[in-house]
Amino acid sequence: MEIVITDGADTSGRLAADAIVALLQRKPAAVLGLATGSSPLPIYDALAARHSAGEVSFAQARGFTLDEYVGLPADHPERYRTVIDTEFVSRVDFAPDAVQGPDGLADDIAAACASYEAAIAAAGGVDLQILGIGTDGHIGFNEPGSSLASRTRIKTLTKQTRIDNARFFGDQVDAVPTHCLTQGLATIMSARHIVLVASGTGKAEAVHHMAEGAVSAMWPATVLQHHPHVTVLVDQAAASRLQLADYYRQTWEAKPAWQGL
Ligand SMILES: N[C@@H]1[C@@H](O)[C@H](O)[C@@H](COP(=O)(O)O)O[C@@H]1O
Repeated sequence: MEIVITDGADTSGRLAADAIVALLQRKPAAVLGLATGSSPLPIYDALAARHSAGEVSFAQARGFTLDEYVGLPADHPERYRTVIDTEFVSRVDFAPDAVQGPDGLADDIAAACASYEAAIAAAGGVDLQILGIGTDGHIGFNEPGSSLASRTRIKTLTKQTRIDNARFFGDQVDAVPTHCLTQGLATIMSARHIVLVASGTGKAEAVHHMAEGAVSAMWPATVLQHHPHVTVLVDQAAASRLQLADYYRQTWEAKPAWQGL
């Protein structure tokens, strides 16, 4: 796991965007794993800017989103499928239907989850997965207690996550759905490169556990310690609980720029 401590979320977003642009340059039909939440927004802003500048095209690329609320109507602005369209997909040149998400309105949830796994596999798997992290260490919506071997499935959201996400629902915790569909931890682990972004002191404890704690379902992001290519981009506040922060800084400063993430 490579930990990069940056001077802020915009720098983290730019570095992640650099890695995605480089990927698309060597593999124009790359498969991207897309995450919602506020943390990835600087990545999408940087990619949209680079697309506008003619530096990158998504015309042959594919995308798979991480998760979705169960039961939000198709026209609900907080439906993750709508959010990712608004924040990213509509700002670049993906082909129609090139981006898919789990179907939170499916009658047969188990079948929808199985077909989502099959679609990711049929696309050749995810080349680069963007991730945020919840304050309780969840990735996607894999809440504490999630199986480290889990695949896409329905999950019950914790009270903490519903409180954290109430800001997107007019600060009404009861308006936040109780269930979600999420790629499992094993699904996420199947991606070839994982880029996780976090900022703010609220994420510091989760970031510390993820990078330096014991692997445990209680901190689901710790499963990433088993992945061979994870890049973690954190601002100073999110890095404030890292025991080896000085080592990470020295390692990054000594790394030749040409190596990329
Ligand atoms: N399902 C999403 C996660 O994918 C995201 O990482 C997390 C943190 O969100 P934020 O980046 O807004 O702090 O929120 C939600 O729970």
